[in-house]
Amino acid sequence: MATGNMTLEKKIKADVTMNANVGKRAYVTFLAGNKDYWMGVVGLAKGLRKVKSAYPLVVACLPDVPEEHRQILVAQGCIIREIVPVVPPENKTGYSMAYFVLNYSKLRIWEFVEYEKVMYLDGDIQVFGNIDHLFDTPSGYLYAVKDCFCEISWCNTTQYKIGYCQQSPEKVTWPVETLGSPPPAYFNAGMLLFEPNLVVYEDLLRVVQITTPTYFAEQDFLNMYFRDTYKPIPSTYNLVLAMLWRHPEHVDLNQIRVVHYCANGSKPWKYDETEEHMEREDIKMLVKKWWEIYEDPSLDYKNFMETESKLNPITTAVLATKESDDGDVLTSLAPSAA
Ligand SMILES: O=c1ccn([C@@H]2O[C@H](COP(=O)(O)OP(=O)(O)O)[C@@H](O)[C@H]2O)c(=O)[nH]1
Ligand SMILES: OC[C@H]1O[C@H](O[C@@H]2[C@@H](O)[C@H](O)[C@@H](O)[C@H](O)[C@@H]2O)[C@H](O)[C@@H](O)[C@H]1O
Ligand SMILES: [Mn+2]
Repeated sequence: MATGNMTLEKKIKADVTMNANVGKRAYVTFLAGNKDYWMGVVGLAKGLRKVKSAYPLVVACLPDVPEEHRQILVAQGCIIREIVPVVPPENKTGYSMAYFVLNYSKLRIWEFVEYEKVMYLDGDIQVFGNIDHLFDTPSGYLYAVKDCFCEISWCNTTQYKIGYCQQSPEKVTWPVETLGSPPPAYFNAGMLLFEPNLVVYEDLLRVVQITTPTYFAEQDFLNMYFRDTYKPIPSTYNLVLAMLWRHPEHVDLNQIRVVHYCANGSKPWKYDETEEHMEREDIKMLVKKWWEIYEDPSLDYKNFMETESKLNPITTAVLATKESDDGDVLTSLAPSAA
């Protein structure tokens, strides 16, 4: 699907690629820097294997990811795809976290047109239940889970100041008479399901350079850009941990398939029990579940493939497409007596 303002070469690439990628799907995550997020990616790779995901995990790596970390990820069956950073205009007001500027580089994933559809997952996410079926949702939309506005990280926003959150709009009604219509549905950018597309990609890069950066960096930008094609999906597919204490009435751990360790202190590889809410039994259980997968040698790529290859290839193929029964994986997440 090429458009008038693309060079002939790009038109050919777009048309050829779009035809060659029919049906190709992948999970994609993002890795930057030399800190310990690579551990999150290893955990994610092993978690996806544990739930028999049928699609590969591609890691969009910035150039500053050390070779040692890349080798560890390749050994875990990941596909490394180096990307160039996306540098937004200068942010004069600052980000919620200074490092969020790195996250604009997620925009490069729209160039991954070797895949017809991708599911982006932050490196601090774990998949505890098979979610391959999400790839069968209708094309043409961006699917993501609604975020929560109740944490202190939102303190600079109108929503936070009046106590409004889209997760429970009945608790504090948006004052239409003074503030106009309520904000449109706003997604957390830690989990995104979409179709890469070169035309959209080129436009994203163009628009990001003429958009003033705001508090939640690329998350704000993507919400603005996709406001007309965003389709909310349940927290089942991206449990933002703050939901556990901000909107517990909307969380049933038996239904949760994807956990997003984005609360301060909750990253399992640097879990800090002294941070607020981190002493909760459900948080401790979720961190423990993450480590059980991370430390399970049977889920290491080499061991897993040896075991799988001993199975009849047809069985392996069936297992690869098997969606976990609702009753199996999910109850294992519910804390026994939390
Ligand atoms: O030093 C860093 C910071 C972030 N990330 C990647 O950027 C994502 C978004 O950052 P983070 O998850 O910390 O944001 P949060 O969801 O906690 O707001 C991470 O999950 C990683 O995939 C990274 O690789 N290195
Ligand atoms: O760069 C902006 C980031 O914005 C989001 O994180 C936020 C969001 O979840 C808030 O609701 C929380 O309060 C906050 O702590 C947390 O950092 C995405 O998870 C991350 O991938 C990335 O897009
Ligand atoms: Mn995250």
